[in-house]
Amino acid sequence: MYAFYSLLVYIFYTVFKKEEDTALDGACGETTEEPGHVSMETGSRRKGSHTPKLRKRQSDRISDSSSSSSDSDELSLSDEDADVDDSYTVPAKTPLAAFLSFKQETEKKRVSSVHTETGEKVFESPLVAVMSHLLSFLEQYSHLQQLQQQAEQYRMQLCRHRVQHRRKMKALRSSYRQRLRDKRSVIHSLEEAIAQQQTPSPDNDTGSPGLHKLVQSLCGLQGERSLLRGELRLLHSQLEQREQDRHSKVQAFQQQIDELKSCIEEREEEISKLRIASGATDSEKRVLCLSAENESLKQSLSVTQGLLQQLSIIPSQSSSLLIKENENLRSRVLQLESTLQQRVEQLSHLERQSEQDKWCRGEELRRRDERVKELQLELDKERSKEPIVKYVTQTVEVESPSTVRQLTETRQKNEQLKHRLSSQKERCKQLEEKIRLSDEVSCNLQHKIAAYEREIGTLQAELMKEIEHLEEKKDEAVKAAANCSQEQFQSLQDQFMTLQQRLNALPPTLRSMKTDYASLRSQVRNFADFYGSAIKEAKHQISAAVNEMSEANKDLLEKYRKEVALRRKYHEQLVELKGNIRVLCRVKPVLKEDQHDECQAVAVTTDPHNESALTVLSKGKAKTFELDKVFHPQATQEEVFQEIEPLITSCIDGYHVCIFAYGQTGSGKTYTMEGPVENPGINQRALKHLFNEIEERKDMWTYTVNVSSVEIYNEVLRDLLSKDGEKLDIKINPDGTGQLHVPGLRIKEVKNFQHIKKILATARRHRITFGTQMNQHSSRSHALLTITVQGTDLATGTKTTGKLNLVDLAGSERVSKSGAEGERLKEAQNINRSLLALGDVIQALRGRHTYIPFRNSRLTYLLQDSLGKGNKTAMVVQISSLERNVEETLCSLKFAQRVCKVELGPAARKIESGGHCENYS
Ligand SMILES: Nc1ncnc2c1ncn2[C@@H]1O[C@H](COP(=O)(O)OP(=O)(O)OP(=O)(O)O)[C@@H](O)[C@H]1O
Repeated sequence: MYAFYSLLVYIFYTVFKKEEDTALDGACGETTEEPGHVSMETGSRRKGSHTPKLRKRQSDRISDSSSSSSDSDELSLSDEDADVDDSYTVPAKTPLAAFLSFKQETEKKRVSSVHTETGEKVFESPLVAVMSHLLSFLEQYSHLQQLQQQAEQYRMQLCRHRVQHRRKMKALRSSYRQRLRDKRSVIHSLEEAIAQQQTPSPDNDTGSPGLHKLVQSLCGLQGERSLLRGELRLLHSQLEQREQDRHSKVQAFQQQIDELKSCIEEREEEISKLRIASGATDSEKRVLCLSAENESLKQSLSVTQGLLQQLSIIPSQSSSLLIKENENLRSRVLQLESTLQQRVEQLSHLERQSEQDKWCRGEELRRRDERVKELQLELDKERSKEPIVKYVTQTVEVESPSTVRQLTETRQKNEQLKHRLSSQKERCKQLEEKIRLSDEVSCNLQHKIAAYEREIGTLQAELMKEIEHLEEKKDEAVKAAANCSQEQFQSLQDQFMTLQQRLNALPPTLRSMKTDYASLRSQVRNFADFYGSAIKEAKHQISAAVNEMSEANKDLLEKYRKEVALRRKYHEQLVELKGNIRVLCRVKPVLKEDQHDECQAVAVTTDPHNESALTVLSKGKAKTFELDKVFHPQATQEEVFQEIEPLITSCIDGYHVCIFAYGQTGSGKTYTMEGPVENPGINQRALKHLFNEIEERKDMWTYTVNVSSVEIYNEVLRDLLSKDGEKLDIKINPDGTGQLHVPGLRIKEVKNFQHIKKILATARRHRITFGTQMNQHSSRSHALLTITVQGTDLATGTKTTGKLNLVDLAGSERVSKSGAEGERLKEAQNINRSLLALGDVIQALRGRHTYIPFRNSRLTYLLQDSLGKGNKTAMVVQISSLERNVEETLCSLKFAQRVCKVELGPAARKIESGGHCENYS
């Protein structure tokens, strides 16, 4: 029996060991040994060899997991750990347990059969009790193993969760970092844009409120970002702290499990000792001991179970905590993401705003550009005035205030001199008047003397004849006396006496005549002396005055001359600045023939203090017109010419000049341009001035003056210097200069002023005029006198070509008013049409149109190269001051004002040097 139990115990140990190995291998891998296989090795040795191995494996796993947990960045889980099955299965009954239960059952049956056979009361055998104890112990042990496996699985799960959580955290962190980087780059670019916007520029001085807001929100965003970062760092540290706590707890549990295991091993050793040392008789005691120990083991097992349960709960709690934390973190991350999303939306909104701002600024900039362009244009205009301003400034700077003072003094002195000159002139005039009177007296006296002399001569002749006759008669009488009677002698004596008386009667007259003659002669002689002395005295006075002036005020005169020259220069520049188109207005005086008219009321008034304004009273309203110069009705031809003179000079310098008279029919255009023979107008005076200038420059320049004259009558061009009056045409010059040219037109070279007078007279003769209701000698055509002045600089050979067009336009008229019919009507219509074309050209020039309709009429076509840009133009608007012509006057003045606004730009000088023709401004 003992041998049987010993064998049983041995088998039990062997199988138990096998089971244990199988169970351990089942935890680590698959077992290859079959159940029931019995090894001959001793149980103690085997136990000692396998327990450290198990411990080592477990500690390795823990250390692996801890090492892996310590490495947060390089976190990874082995495949083996990752593939651990989560499902927990209750292990099947072990072969040892099956064997024991089988043996127990067999033993029970055997004992019951023995007792049934003997009839004794059935007692439970000790073997069965031991077996049942062993079975229960085995169950508990397997349960413990299951619990260990569970704990291991939980640990694995925990590791996996942790790894997954770290992976997620890592991914989140990297994505968050990426977003942060993106935002940072966006912020950086925005900051750059803001810095660019904030750079001091005249346009961005004030900055936009949108941009300011953008900057503020970006700052807020950056603050929030740093706050979020701080929070994230805090969370991270909390997580690490918890991880460390969990790790220390796991380690503590592991220690407890190890302690329990070592306890179990000790108990096993004791059981084996008991099994070996105790006999069958002590088995009961031993069983009791064992049961007591078993109880204690149970208690410890229950404690262990509790601990294990705790252990199983704690990981789950920690994992749930972690999950919660994870969720919290996730929600936090979501919150952060939503905040970021909001910020991104805000940013995009701000970006849109900034885009709008940019667009607005672009618009603003575009508007400013346009304004700058306009200003640039104005500036360009102003710059063209710069040289003069510079010159004036320089002059003023150089001459300084003292010079200005000197200048004012000079002016005053000049005024005094002028005054003295005028008084001298007055005196000269008086003297001249006296001389003229003396001349007249002497002339009369001479006439008288001559008459007396003639009378004396005839009387003397008569006397001589009478004396001769008497002498003859006397001789005859003497002869007769000698031959005739006394009576005859007496009668003859009587006759002689009467003759003697008559002869005696003659001397008083003769004597008075002689005395008269003598006194007259003496008077004449004396007058000549008086006259000579008076002239001498006057001359002496004048020369004394001139000497006095020249000696005392030589420098003043010099300055005066300089000032005059400067004024002329400024005047020229002023003319250029005014756009080289000047509008002058001449008011026709009310003539004697007009005074008989019923409607002789005057509607035009000039201002003596303002030379450029005049007022027209129409329908009870006064309208004031501002022009360059207004000549009052009493203005002389010379005064008008004085205004034109600088233009004539510039023609000699090589400019194209056009002077034309415009106005209502009968308003005085021909009077102003041609003028009567005794009081010539602009044409003659201009040519006289031209030749005077040429004469003055003859040492430095040679000039050739060519003249041509045409008229445009009913849109037909006629040569006024040709008797034939053949029709002419306007063509482009074939010389390639692009200039206009009239083939067949007579061009006469003029040598001196006398020559031109004849030419002008010829042209005047050939011009078509008719009497109309408005004008007795109305010019029915436009007359053009063209003077070309070609100059050559004797020193340099430079050539200039100036052109002067003097135009007397036909008068505009209201057909209804002028009562034109038939041929006159046609003329009037043609005149009005061509004047309209001139108006269109002026309008186009004023509006700076690219196309100027020069070709719309013969007049404008012919004037093309003198009316366009770079030329100098002066228009004399002739107006009538009478009330009945007020409408025509208003029309003419409105046209004049339009012309005033035309800008021809700076005039260009036509200079040819070295075979090249150039235009110089
Ligand atoms: N300023 C003036 N002083 C004196 N007489 C003048 C003046 N202006 C014009 N007249 C006289 O007025 C008359 C008409 O002048 P004129 O022929 O010059 O007019 P017009 O404008 O040329 O007319 P039309 O266009 O019909 O030819 C002439 O007899 C002229 O002598």
